[in-house]
Amino acid sequence: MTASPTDSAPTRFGVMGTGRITRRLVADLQSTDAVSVTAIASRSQERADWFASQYGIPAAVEGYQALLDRDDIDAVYLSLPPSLHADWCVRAAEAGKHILCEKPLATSADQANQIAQACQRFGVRWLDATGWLHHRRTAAMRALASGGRLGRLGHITAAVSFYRPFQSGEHRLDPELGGGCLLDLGWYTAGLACYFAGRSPNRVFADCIEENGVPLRTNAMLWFDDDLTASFSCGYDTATRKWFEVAGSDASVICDDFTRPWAERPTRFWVHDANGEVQAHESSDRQEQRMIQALIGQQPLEAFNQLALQTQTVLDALAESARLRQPVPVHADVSPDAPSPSC
Ligand SMILES: NC(=O)C1=CN([C@@H]2O[C@H](COP(=O)(O)OP(=O)(O)OC[C@H]3O[C@@H](n4cnc5c(N)ncnc54)[C@H](OP(=O)(O)O)[C@@H]3O)[C@@H](O)[C@H]2O)C=CC1
Ligand SMILES: O=C1CO[C@H](CO)[C@@H](O)[C@@H]1O
Repeated sequence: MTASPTDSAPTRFGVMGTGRITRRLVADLQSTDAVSVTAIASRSQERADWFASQYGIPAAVEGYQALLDRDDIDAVYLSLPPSLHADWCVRAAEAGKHILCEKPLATSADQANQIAQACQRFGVRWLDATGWLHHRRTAAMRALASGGRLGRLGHITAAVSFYRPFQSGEHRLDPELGGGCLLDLGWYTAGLACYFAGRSPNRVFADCIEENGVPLRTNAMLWFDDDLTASFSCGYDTATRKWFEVAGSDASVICDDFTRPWAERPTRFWVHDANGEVQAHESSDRQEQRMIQALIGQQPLEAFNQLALQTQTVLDALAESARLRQPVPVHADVSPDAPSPSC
């Protein structure tokens, strides 16, 4: 196995894929303390060379396995289409590399569990690249929800959309590559509901409007025990939305940019109470750097890992519900006692 993340030596990352998000995350990796980006892999040597020259990465390799075979890589950042995540994460674990895998972690709960099991077997750390969970306002918002400020929690609602964020050969429109808004954006909204509920729903319903055989818009309903409910809408046919509300008997917490803060604005959220009083909170942070630090540090990642597995299970149930056009139970095999992410 390759070196463990330590406080003393920089963690050397290799990058798989040269797509849209790769550019941003490579910059985030390069601006995180104790991290270096050593190599980038593409299906094409020419593209790897181009990317390496643009981003000052020392090595460019053709093929993802060639990256995993290198001794100068401790960890990988994997930004491939969703249907390729499980296979390459398992191979990365077998090669002893720690893993930062883009969301959605996989395309099914079975695949997600295979990743978790391989990482456990080969003693590597892993995280899904769900940056918002690592922003410090996230923990602050949940502390309000779980600490009684909102009263008894009743309903969580969220909307995440981007208007046709498509390029040529777009994986989001290809069912074989794990396309569709349910996996891509439902990852955020279903994960948010589980995060604030602190548990899995018992039952879900989803309705999808499709294009090219993938969900273009999904509206969903989730039922938890104790009469807590959640609903969300996500899709590629409305303008950018990334908001949620957690509503309790006394007040609500509202955030209008939870997946990634709007650029060049204060990072905010609000508490609205029953008398129309509004408290605004501001807290800026660099969520991707904190996410990377969590992976390369020593802190337990179990809570993040459990939430990812739980989210994937809920997405399986939502997809089944959309297929059957009726509510379905959620077969959660994640321990209800699993800790919740708290950083
Ligand atoms: N965390 C976030 O904020 C965001 C996360 N994402 C996630 O990141 C992942 C990648 O998304 P994005 O960067 O938009 O995707 P892109 O389509 O832009 O890039 C995907 C890359 O994967 C590689 N690849 C390997 N096999 C295939 C294939 N069969 N078809 C297409 N590409 C392939 C390609 O790199 P090469 O040819 O060089 O090998 C390609 O550049 C997704 O899981 C997505 O959900 C996306 C946007 C934001
Ligand atoms: O996670 C994501 C956030 O923004 C994108 C829009 O560009 C999504 O489609 C994407 O996968």
